[in-house]
Amino acid sequence: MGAQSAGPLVVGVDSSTQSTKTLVVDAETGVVVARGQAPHTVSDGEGKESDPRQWWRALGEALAQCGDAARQASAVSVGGQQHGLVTLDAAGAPVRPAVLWNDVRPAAESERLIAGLGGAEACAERLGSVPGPAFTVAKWAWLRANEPAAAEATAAVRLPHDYLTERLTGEAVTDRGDASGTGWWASSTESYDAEVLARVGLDAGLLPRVARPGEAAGTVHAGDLPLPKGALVAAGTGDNMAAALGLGLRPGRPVLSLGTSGTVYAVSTHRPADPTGTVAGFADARGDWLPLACTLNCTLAVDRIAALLGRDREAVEPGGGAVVLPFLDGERTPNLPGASGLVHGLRHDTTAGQLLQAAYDGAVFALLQALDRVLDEDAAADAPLLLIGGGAKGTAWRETVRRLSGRPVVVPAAQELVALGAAAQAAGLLLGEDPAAVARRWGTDRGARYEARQRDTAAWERLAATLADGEALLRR
Ligand SMILES: Nc1ncnc2c1ncn2[C@@H]1O[C@H](COP(=O)(O)OP(=O)(O)O)[C@@H](O)[C@H]1O
Ligand SMILES: O=C(CO)[C@@H](O)[C@H](O)COP(=O)(O)O
Repeated sequence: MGAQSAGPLVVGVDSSTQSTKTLVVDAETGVVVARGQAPHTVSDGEGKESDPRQWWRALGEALAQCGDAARQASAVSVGGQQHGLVTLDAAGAPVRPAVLWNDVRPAAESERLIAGLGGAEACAERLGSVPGPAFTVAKWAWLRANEPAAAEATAAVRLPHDYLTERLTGEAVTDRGDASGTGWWASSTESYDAEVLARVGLDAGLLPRVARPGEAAGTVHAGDLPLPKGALVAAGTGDNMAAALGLGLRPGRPVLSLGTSGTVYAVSTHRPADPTGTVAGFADARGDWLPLACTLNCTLAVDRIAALLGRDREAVEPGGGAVVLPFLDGERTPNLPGASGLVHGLRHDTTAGQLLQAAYDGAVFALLQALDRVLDEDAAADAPLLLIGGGAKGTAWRETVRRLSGRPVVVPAAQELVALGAAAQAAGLLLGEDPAAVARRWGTDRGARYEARQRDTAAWERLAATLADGEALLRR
């Protein structure tokens, strides 16, 4: 904190599942002059819900930690966890807690919707994605079926980042990146899909307008945050799209993000349409695409298994033949919403450290299995993986990715890439520049490079066989 700045200041916000992070950044140089972070809570049990009001409170707390720097900002932008269903009443207050991306309760509604739209292939061609339980459309259908009074009382439907942008500006605005994770925005037409909306009984009038890339959402009108009134507010975007901006990502460069969710993605110039549903055909926050696969069980699942074993998260040991599929919350990639964790291959001589390593392997395997589908002709086969998210700070995570991918890995020195990407979007708006070009000027993708290691094909094959043989259990 407290670094000198030369240019105007911008604020980038990352409102993710576990916390809100804010960065105040020099728009010219990319120097981070102040940072803040405040936690959120997510409900325990079958569902995953958060009260949107705590995101607003956390935003205020994180900005307050930035001190005077935030009060001097000329522009702001919000990146947020994707897909969450925020339902507001006529006064703009939440009707109920938001249903989050990792809530698998809408599995049956998702299946019905996909069938009604002509099956997975037709969905992928039309929408860009097969709308699994993560997608907002499935969550809305679940709400209507299970809490009709709450659906009836809803006067506005928002995504997490739109909710915050609207409280900042008073404007109901989203962007194509986050909209592409709803399931009611079709990538084939780049607009809301009237048939999908009709199928789930959602009035398009309840949705925000979709800003064009580079367009402003408005200006700060809220008086209860330490931000200057009148500062420009960019449209914001989903957290993965924001991280892509934050890295100044060029087409074909693969990213692996280890956070509450695990994600693998790359910017593409081709509109994705994966009929298997493994790859979501998201739009990016500019004019391109962001094919992406996402797992529900990443850092939290492995940390939970480390805690069960009574070990530090770095206390892994090599060897042994145990396999852990750490699907504690059900899983999205592979699509096994009802799954729980599965352990196979335990022997008398299996150590706790080997079991922990097997949990890392299982989490990384699920992501890497999807990587080949994510990458298209824009991608070089030996391109290094950019490793980001909280887990990228961990040696065990990094070494597992190297061992199972056989690819070089680059860990950018810049850590909060979602918030940096939001800051780049704000700077782009302020300076009239492409936000990805801003991030490249800031040099955000520079970091330590780890050369390719020989791929551990034996571990990979054990994992693949356990996943195939365990299918009946995992589908239960
Ligand atoms: N030094 C570290 N080593 C390994 N993992 C870490 C480290 N610091 C944080 N993490 C992991 O990062 C996760 C949070 O990642 P983050 O990307 O900030 O989450 P989110 O996806 O909610 O934004 C935590 O669950 C924790 O397991
Ligand atoms: O659902 C997805 C991507 O489709 C997740 O990546 C969410 O966007 C949550 O992100 P984090 O809180 O893990 O950053």
